[in-house]
Amino acid sequence: MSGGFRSRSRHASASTRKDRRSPAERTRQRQGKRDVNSLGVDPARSIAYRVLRKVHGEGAYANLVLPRLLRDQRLNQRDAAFATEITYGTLRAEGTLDRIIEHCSSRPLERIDSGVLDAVRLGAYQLLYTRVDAHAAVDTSVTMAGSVGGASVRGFANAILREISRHDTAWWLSTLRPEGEIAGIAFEHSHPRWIADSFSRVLGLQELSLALAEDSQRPITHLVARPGELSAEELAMISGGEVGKYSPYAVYLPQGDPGRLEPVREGMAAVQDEGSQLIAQAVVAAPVTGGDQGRWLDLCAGPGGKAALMGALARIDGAHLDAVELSEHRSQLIRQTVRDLPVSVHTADGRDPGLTPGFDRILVDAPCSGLGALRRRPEARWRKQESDIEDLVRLQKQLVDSAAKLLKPGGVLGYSTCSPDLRETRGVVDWLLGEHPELREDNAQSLMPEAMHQLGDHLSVQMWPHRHGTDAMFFALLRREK
Ligand SMILES: C[S@@+](CC[C@H](N)C(=O)[O-])C[C@H]1O[C@@H](n2cnc3c(N)ncnc32)[C@H](O)[C@@H]1O
Repeated sequence: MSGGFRSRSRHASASTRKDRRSPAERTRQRQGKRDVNSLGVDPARSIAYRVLRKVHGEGAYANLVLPRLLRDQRLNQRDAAFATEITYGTLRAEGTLDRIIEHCSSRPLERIDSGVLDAVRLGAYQLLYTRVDAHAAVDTSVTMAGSVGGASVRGFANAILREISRHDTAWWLSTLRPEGEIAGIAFEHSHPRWIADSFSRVLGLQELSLALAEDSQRPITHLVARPGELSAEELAMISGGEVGKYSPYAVYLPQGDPGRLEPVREGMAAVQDEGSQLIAQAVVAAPVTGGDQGRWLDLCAGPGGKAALMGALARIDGAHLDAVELSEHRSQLIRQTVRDLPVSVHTADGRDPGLTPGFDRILVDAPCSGLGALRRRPEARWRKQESDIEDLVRLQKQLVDSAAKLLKPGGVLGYSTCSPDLRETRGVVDWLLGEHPELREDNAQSLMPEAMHQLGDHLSVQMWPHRHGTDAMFFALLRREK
């Protein structure tokens, strides 16, 4: 968690505090009085609170709601940054904040009105993870709690936040740290225990903290320069970004809105994680025994990121890509993305897509838990349920089984997930190898750039944000021998 906004004192004692608000803080509070939508507080906190309510009350995604509200309210850059920090930070830290709030509360969490709880969470986050003046953090949250829950909850919210403000973050983390190493690390980095367990099964304990900490960092934007249209060097020059470390098509864009870049608006470039680029490229680069006849398939293609890169490479190689997607809406998104490319989009179930077998190359980028991209959605780690994994694994097995039947002898099948969970990764690959004796596993690591190290202990590839700067993508390559 970030701890930005250094101009404010961090853990000022609640009882002895004078008005130590920074000038920006005073301005923010003055503005609050003028804001029609506010809850009696400044616009930045008011917006943060409204996003939290939408996330918890309506199942909204913070990264979609917040930018809209910031635009509507026309916050200046500094206030927008503050609103973003406290919104995303509060959502990420939710499990740990809730444990601390519950410890300080006279009633269990389930008996606290959810609107009041969100106001208290925002205050607790500011107290524990930012340098915002403690007085301002407490008062604004108490005001918000009061405006949603009535005057009677003001004292309740105030008591909890005053109690939290009596100790610093390290004290709370060590005092309430649960027993057991993994549970402790999960608490410290604010992840559900089951996700920490899942990561530790792949990484071991040594790197677990690093991996979990990375989920709270905002990823820099990766762009892909579409092959045959634009080089990564040209895109870097136009965008002011930097050529990527691993993918020949990647550009890192540390800041700025990619949607405003001309190459992106014209479809010559797009936003795409570098790990996804490497996977699409590896499926195309893998040698096909007996020669490639140019029949390629992407069996789970929506919204079309990998299909667009494979399609651009297909155009160069004189090949053709069939892109299958279950959802009609997502099929439309693929069609928009692959406009001029040799790609046919089919809205169909990949388990039985009705296509003639004999494909040279197939990618199954399966629907998965998404545990490898938690840094992209602040609330995601608390929303996902371990119980979802069983159904996902069943679907993943059905999809790779279908792909195996569509593959020609000598052809290659790439299987990828945006999850490092072993049940969704090695579990599915090992199951497939058991079901299909005609398949063998190729060395997928040899298809990755030489500079890319620490890809895991198997023939397959496991990327990690803290190691490679990509999402935690998994990729395995299978070949049909006969
Ligand atoms: C991980 S996403 C694929 C991302 C895509 N490859 C890209 O790079 O943009 C998985 C996709 O599979 C689709 N899907 C889910 N079940 C499917 C099925 N039975 N058949 C085909 N597609 C399916 C989902 O709608 C989703 O769009």
